[in-house]
Amino acid sequence: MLNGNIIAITSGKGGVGKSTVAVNLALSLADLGKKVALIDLDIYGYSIPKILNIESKPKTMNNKIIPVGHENITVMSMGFLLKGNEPVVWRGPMIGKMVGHFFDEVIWGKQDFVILDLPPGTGDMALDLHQKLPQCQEIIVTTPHPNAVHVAERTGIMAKQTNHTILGVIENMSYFTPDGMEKYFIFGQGGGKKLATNLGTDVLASIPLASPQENGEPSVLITDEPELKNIYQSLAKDLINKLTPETIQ
Ligand SMILES: Nc1ncnc2c1ncn2[C@@H]1O[C@H](COP(=O)(O)OP(=O)(O)OP(=O)(O)O)[C@@H](O)[C@H]1O
Repeated sequence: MLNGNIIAITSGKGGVGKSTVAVNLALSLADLGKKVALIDLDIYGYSIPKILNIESKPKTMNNKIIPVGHENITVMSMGFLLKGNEPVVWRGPMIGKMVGHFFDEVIWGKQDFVILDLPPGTGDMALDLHQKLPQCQEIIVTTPHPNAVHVAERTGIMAKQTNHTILGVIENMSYFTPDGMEKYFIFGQGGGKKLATNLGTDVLASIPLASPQENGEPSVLITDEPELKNIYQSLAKDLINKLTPETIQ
């Protein structure tokens, strides 16, 4: 059974950095000494094993699944249960069943925080989650781009309609600072703030666009970027302070 503060990382559109935020937040909370589980619920679009470069697979004990330990967090993903880069070709009800297994058939142990990486949007999974985990709280990730903000607002409205608390908004890809130069607001400015205001919540963090490394991939993990690490550490501290022991489920 899941326990601890359960926080779903959601977004309206895909590609805004939801999984990246989920991973970095989980690692940062763990760096602060918290016990953290990270569950990749993006069943069709799972990406956490790749982001964290995890090759190991979960083991089983007495018909229960033992999640994968990585650095100082515990991780579960659909990607662990498939060979290679197989697609998941299931209809909605099967997805609901799998999510149930992730919650009930995995030996989670005692956790302080459970970070859920949801698929983007307001589909079956989001609805399922509202029913299965009414105590779950949400963080909505958007870029500052007006289209991303517009779609993210619907995710927030759904959270409210189903009585999930919105902890706040994270604006990802907020700006880019070329070496020694000023900030450029590539996707516009103020999108995260607008979303937060419309939903009656706050912007918890604004995260810059990372520069590409030599291999062309942006360096998006706190383990590689000190500036990013500072931003996420302060976000993790704020969340720990906000979610006082009284609210720990
Ligand atoms: N701040 C950032 N700077 C640069 N690149 C980023 C940043 N955040 C995320 N990315 C990159 O953007 C891409 C999409 O990120 P990610 O997979 O986290 O998005 P997502 O919202 O979870 O997408 P989906 O829901 O479609 O899986 C990845 O290649 C990731 O490395």
